[in-house]
Amino acid sequence: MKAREIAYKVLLDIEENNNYSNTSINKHFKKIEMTNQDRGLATELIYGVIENQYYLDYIINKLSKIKTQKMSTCVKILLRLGVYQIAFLDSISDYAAVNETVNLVKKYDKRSSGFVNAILRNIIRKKEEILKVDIDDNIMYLSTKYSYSPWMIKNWIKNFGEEFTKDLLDSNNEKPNLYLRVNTLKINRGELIEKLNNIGVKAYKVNLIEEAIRVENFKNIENNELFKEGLFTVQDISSMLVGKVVNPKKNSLVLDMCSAPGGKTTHLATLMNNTGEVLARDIFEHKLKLITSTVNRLGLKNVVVEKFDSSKVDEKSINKFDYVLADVPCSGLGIIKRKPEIKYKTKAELKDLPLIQKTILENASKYVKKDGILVYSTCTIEDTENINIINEFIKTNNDFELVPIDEVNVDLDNQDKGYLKIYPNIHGMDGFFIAKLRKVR
Ligand SMILES: C[S@@+](CC[C@H](N)C(=O)[O-])C[C@H]1O[C@@H](n2cnc3c(N)ncnc32)[C@H](O)[C@@H]1O
Repeated sequence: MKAREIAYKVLLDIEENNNYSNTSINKHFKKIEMTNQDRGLATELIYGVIENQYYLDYIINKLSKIKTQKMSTCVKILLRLGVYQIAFLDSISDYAAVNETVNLVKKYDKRSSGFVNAILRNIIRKKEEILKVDIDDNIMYLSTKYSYSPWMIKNWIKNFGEEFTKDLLDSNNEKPNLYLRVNTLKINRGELIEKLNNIGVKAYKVNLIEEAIRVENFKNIENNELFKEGLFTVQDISSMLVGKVVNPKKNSLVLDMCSAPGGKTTHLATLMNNTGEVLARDIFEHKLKLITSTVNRLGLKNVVVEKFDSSKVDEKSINKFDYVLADVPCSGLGIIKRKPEIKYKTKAELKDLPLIQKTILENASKYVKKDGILVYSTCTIEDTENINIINEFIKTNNDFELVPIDEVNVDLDNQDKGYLKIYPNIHGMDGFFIAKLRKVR
């Protein structure tokens, strides 16, 4: 199967089953034999279409009497794929984009091929004019041009100003970097870089984090021998910062309240050099398997995995742990580059999150020993899920204090105050919030 057809199948799965792009890509790519070139193009098409969905629909609706909301899913997705190639991919000729799309329509919905052909040909006839966004209202203009729910743009302009918002939108459109965390139990960073170079993967040290490597052109990672040997795991540097901020001493007792798929759990367990114990909890049974599989692959012996709803109080865990991590469920507005579908979330979908976050943080605080450390983190840039939660927590819990973060140098404005606010456009990594508290009495 060729790249465009695979992209179509994945996009159909995402649209019909509400799956996340990365989950659906993994599921489909595992099943199908394909060349690295097809894999690359299919990935580009899938992410490109999701990232630009509002814009692509706006262009299609300029020309089509039947609006995208009324089209069959099949035709809508194939049109989006065709328009995306015409508007964004210089490496593909317009005619190839039209012909390949029409061939797929003939296969999946034969009677619509004339309709799709006419729309795509109309676009290429007056390309420059048709691909422009002609909307006067600034919010709607940005929402269409960059493809975001209008409320998000409005909210960011209110919180950060227009210049910052445009900068953030541009930054979210860039391709995300790919980072590996070295499994220091098995190999050191220099040796792993050499092994990666030997198999043709470009690999570079990341100054900020001693166990981090940035890689380029690394495809089909899960089938790679170095991966199977457990020499590394894939993790963004913002996420690695959380482990660094927790910074557990050897032989400690650590609780990770929301731990699947286990990126931070396995980092914490590695930082303790296979001593002590990390109790890794998550509410979803099926996600626990992901943690166990990474724990085994990395050769960790100090992780216990347990299904538990962290919004409930566990009497047995009170005052028991040296370190507690609450990496709470959040809106994900800091990782849009990796999960572009987050751009289309409604305000209503996200409104209950601060309450869940507060509850999990309150519970987390109960499990920390005196002088123990509590770390709260999210992958969002919204103050309502971040610093506001921490400020409210401190007001009502005078046994906790924010402690200066000196394990990393990344947000010099805030880290002395005990938290990190990381923005993709400022720090060049996933947007995160990390706060570090100590139980002082
Ligand atoms: C941000 S993710 C955690 C990422 C993870 N710490 C890592 O580094 O790989 C949040 C996790 O919280 C879990 N979750 C949501 N509600 C929960 C609850 N009430 N109790 C425990 N886990 C929960 C989700 O299943 C999800 O895996």
